[in-house]
Amino acid sequence: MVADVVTEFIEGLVETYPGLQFLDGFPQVKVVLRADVSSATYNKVAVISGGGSGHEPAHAGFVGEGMLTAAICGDVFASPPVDSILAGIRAVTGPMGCLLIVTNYTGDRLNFGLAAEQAKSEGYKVEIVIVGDDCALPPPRGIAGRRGLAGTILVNKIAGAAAAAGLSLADVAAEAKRASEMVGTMGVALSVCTLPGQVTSDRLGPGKMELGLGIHGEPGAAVADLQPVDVVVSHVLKQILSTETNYVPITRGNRVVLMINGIDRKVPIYVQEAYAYSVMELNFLFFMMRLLGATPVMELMIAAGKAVPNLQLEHGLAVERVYTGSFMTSLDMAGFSISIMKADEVILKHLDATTKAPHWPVGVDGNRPPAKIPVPMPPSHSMKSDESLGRPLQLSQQGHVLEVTIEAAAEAVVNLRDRLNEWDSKVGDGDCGSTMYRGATAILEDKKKYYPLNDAAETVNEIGASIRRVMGGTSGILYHIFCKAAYAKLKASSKSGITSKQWAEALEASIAAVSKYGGATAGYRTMLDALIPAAAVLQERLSAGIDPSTAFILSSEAAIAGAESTKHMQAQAGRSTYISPEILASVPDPGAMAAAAWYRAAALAVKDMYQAS
Ligand SMILES: Nc1ncnc2c1ncn2[C@@H]1O[C@H](COP(=O)(O)OP(=O)(O)OP(=O)(O)O)[C@@H](O)[C@H]1O
Repeated sequence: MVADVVTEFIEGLVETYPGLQFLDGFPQVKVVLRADVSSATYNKVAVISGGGSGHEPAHAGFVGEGMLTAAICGDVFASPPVDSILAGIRAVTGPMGCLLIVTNYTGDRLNFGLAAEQAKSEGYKVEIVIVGDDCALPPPRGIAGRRGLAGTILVNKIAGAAAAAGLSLADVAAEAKRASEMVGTMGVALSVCTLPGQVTSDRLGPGKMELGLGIHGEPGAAVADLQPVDVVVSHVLKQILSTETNYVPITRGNRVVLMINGIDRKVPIYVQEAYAYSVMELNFLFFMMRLLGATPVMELMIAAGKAVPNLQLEHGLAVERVYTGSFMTSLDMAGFSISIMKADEVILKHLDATTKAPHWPVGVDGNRPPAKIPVPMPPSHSMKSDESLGRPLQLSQQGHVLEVTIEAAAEAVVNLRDRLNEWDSKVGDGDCGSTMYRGATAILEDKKKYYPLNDAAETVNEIGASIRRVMGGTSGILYHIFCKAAYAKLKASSKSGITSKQWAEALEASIAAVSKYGGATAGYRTMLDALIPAAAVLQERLSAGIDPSTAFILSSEAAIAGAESTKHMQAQAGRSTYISPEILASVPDPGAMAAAAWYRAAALAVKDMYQAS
């Protein structure tokens, strides 16, 4: 039921966090409070905030020791009624009094204001601080004033920490008021939010974003074409710090804290529109629209990563803390807001103070270095000295054959990238070609500098190293295992030259290792269905005394046939196991096709070389 969403949210919240409780009087009175606080015994200033629901985790998720003592929840986007606010005040306010922190909306101001007057007449000490941090609209704002946005959460934290430190009501209120005057916020939206049970507005068309939005679905200050994320972030920061509006008293050389607030809890996927833009540029569309598996946290972190250097370099500010996450949301509206607060030691101390409020971020406290310098990669113990690695000046005949073979095999994989991806998009996650391509291009590159081609065992080991470095994915680790096993086998052979029998044994050792670690064997619809028949034919033909390059060719034909036969196999390994038999029958296993392709190309290259000589 639409009417029950807030009640049900609160029920889930208090079930999740043992430190939270709700007031009896539910469902009319929707007050979340600290389970350990009672007005009869509470000896600190109570800090209460609240407002309409639909902005979760604000405000109920910020109730906890060190932050809010209680949160008063209205219905979705509707200010809570006076009686609920009063009930909350009476439940948690002891002799030290209470501070009400109110986001600046007419309804909230009136309801909280009236509740405060009533509470005072009942003998409670009450102060109110109104937060209006919106920087999107130019002054004057008439009697409505500036909207209260995510900056309120920072004010809540500062007031909560001041109260927890035992300050008087006047001092807690003064700190909260000062903080509210130091913070500015502006939001950007890509979609309009939907009220539960209502139809989504189509105000914002595709390819558009809204600048300077509110958090209740009201139109923003301007609609603009989508822009790359750094352009959007830069625009928003300029607007907040504008010397024309002069909304925040922040000037060059100041210290600030930054909040990147995710406005959305769930985001629509506009993949078709998204493809009209350049994905490679990591444009705004890409990061807001969940393409390529981006997640809300990923998007917000991307915005944070752009905002910090911009504040440092463009605005000359020292960024002391960065809070990135979902703090004050707006149902399903897609977007984010940026808040900047001028910071000093007192504000930082309060922001850093510990709290049990479940949605206040952990791990943000403490001084940040002005710039992050990456930790150097620790050297691997098995790393060889540079002299033992490297392309020899002169290639032996076998070194030359090896080079040409590696080149042919890698190029076959490069050429097959798109088809592999196409097959994998039907039976896997669509990246088999890209994964294999990464490995193949790294091999082609590394071969020029690092492969000691006259030493076949070490070269195979280096191929494994190239793969390990870049490939990833299931096939990456399996090919790394494949190379390691071949290396171990070949290393036991003579350095000067490897016989075809030794190559065949190395192939068998590799297959055994892949099978051992991956758990698959013949008929599982994997790369092994190309490699196992290939190895069998190679052994058989060599034992029959046939010329090695012909044996290799015949074996590669078995690889191709094996790979193609995977079309008729049920998958027993990898992602394909989740795919229906009808879809599986429409394409071969991409990993098997990739294995057959490089193997076949290698065989043809060897044959050409021996025919030519
Ligand atoms: N257990 C296994 N043993 C051998 N080969 C396997 C096994 N599981 C999967 N494969 C092969 O790996 C190929 C898929 O490789 P790919 O790198 O695309 O893996 P993935 O499942 O997409 O994994 P990731 O999500 O890690 O990228 C399959 O087509 C199959 O040939």
